[in-house]
Amino acid sequence: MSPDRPTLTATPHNVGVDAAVAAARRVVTALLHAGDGSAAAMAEVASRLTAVAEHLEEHAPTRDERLVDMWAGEGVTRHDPVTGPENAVAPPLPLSGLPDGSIQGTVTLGLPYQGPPGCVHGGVSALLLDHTLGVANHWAGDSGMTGTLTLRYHRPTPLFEELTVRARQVSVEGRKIRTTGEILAGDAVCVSAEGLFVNKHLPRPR
Ligand SMILES: CCCCCCCCCCCC(=O)SCCNC(=O)CCNC(=O)[C@H](O)C(C)(C)COP(=O)(O)OP(=O)(O)OC[C@H]1O[C@@H](n2cnc3c(N)ncnc32)[C@H](O)[C@@H]1OP(=O)(O)O
Repeated sequence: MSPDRPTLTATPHNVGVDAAVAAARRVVTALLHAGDGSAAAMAEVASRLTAVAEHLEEHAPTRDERLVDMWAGEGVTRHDPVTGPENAVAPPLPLSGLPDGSIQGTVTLGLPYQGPPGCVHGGVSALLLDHTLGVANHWAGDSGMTGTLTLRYHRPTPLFEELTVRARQVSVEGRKIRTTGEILAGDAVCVSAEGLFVNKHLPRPR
């Protein structure tokens, strides 16, 4: 990739905070329906996890310092809730820019993202597409904030199967940016999105 093209997704490291976040994602998944159906000693688990949370909170920088840090270095790509290797809420979905100007990534979603039985929650699909359309704008060079995001849910989006999430910028007219994208399972489009973004950028915290 050309060195002047933007980084779309921070590279996860298997050490330090990234490794801890990967473990946290496993914990979130393992906790789902782990109560009555598990032989684990949940009181003991709760006590150990509370100790971990207290240790982290005790040693964390202030919220304001963290907000500033999130916009330095690799920027929000380490922290965003879709691709961020430091964000345990992110599935994560790594995104790559393609020579044709589009971007795409693959992800397999598990139990924490369930909506209908065995299927991805529609709001989770909206999150993935809002972000991916936004990053497609960044890749194309003109970006902004989501004004309107229109989704069509064509068929249920399966859990536990590799999904492709892709997007491309369609047009830029003044401050208005039109962008489209899809989530596919195999060749089948499960969700399609049309976004109207408005070129506006909030100031970074400093
Ligand atoms: C590597 C990774 C990097 C980083 C990549 C990160 C990717 C992250 C992607 C996540 C994206 C998000 O979730 S962003 C977060 C969600 N979005 C928001 O919170 C936005 C909240 N809304 C706003 O701040 C505002 O309403 C705006 C910015 C949308 C528009 O306000 P404005 O700036 O005052 O614009 P305004 O002058 O009124 O309008 C300009 C033109 O846009 C049209 N317009 C205005 N609002 C809308 C609208 N909602 N839907 C349609 N069209 C609209 C107007 O009719 C007008 O058209 P005309 O008269 O000129 O024809």
